[in-house]
Amino acid sequence: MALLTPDDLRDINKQLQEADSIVRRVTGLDIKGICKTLYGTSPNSEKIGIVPVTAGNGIIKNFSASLHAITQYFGFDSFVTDMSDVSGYYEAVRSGADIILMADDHTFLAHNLKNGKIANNQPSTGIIYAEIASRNQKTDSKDVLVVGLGKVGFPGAVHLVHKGFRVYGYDTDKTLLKRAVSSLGIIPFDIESPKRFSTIFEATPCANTIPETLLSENCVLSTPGIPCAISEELRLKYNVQLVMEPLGIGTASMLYSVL
Ligand SMILES: NC(=O)C1=CN([C@@H]2O[C@H](COP(=O)(O)OP(=O)(O)OC[C@H]3O[C@@H](n4cnc5c(N)ncnc54)[C@H](O)[C@@H]3O)[C@@H](O)[C@H]2O)C=CC1
Ligand SMILES: N[C@@H](CCCCNC(=O)[C@H]1CCC=N1)C(=O)O
Ligand SMILES: [Mg+2]
Repeated sequence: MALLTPDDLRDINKQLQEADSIVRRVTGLDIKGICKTLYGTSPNSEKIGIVPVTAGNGIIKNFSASLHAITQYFGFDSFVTDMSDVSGYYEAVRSGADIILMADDHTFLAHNLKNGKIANNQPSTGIIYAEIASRNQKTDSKDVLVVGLGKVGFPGAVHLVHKGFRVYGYDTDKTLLKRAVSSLGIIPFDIESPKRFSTIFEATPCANTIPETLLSENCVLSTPGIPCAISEELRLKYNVQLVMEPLGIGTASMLYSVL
């Protein structure tokens, strides 16, 4: 499980604002607008209880504080409990939380206590970054490259297939690539072949996973992956419209999916 570091979360408000303006430029909608069209839901003053969890590798410095900032950025009423774990959960419910946000090293969930809906950060993140990629206004091509078909990438690929895109998929793990080809009918992509894409969705924990041969001028790279899939040099050279943010976009997707 690739865990966030406190450094990934530095200046989370600035990172979120910058990502929001790129999402607006690429899709014509802001992150809230993407969530509304994706799930058909709107906030109705739900109260969010953020519960720190000490399991496994333990508390990640700034993780709860970042969720507090992110939930407020999207207009929710939210609080971080004083206690952690079970006591924190109890405190959140007793303090009137409608939605619980909490994460151990394997699962980051949003649970709406009022309607019973529950969301997992991995599929929620894949779906919203794929949706952003699918709304690339600068192209009318239906071709999209998906690199990384794991817990985040595979649900994103499913979403793109459902939206009628021609999905080219690649993963270094041949078993995962085969699973995606047989279950989704995506096109297995040879990363060495020089096909240029206007729209790329990447979800891997590795750097430099997108070779220069696949980039086109002004192409959209929508990626929750940490570290970034391309170098700063390549981003500038091709004016890549990079949609990348460490926690907030995926969290917004989780929240709107349980409203
Ligand atoms: N920004 C955000 O909001 C979030 C970011 N993440 C990040 O997204 C990334 C993916 O997370 P998961 O899907 O849970 O991981 P995962 O391990 O389930 O999937 C990653 C996939 O990438 C593949 N891969 C690794 N190197 C590759 C390469 N060079 N070329 C092609 N494929 C390659 C692996 O074989 C694997 O199938 C991680 O870096 C994680 O930290 C996860 C959740 C939210
Ligand atoms: N238990 C810790 C939080 C652990 C979160 C681990 N999960 C990740 O880092 C995922 C979430 C989005 C990207 N990676 C705490 O409560 O401080
Ligand atoms: Mg995110």
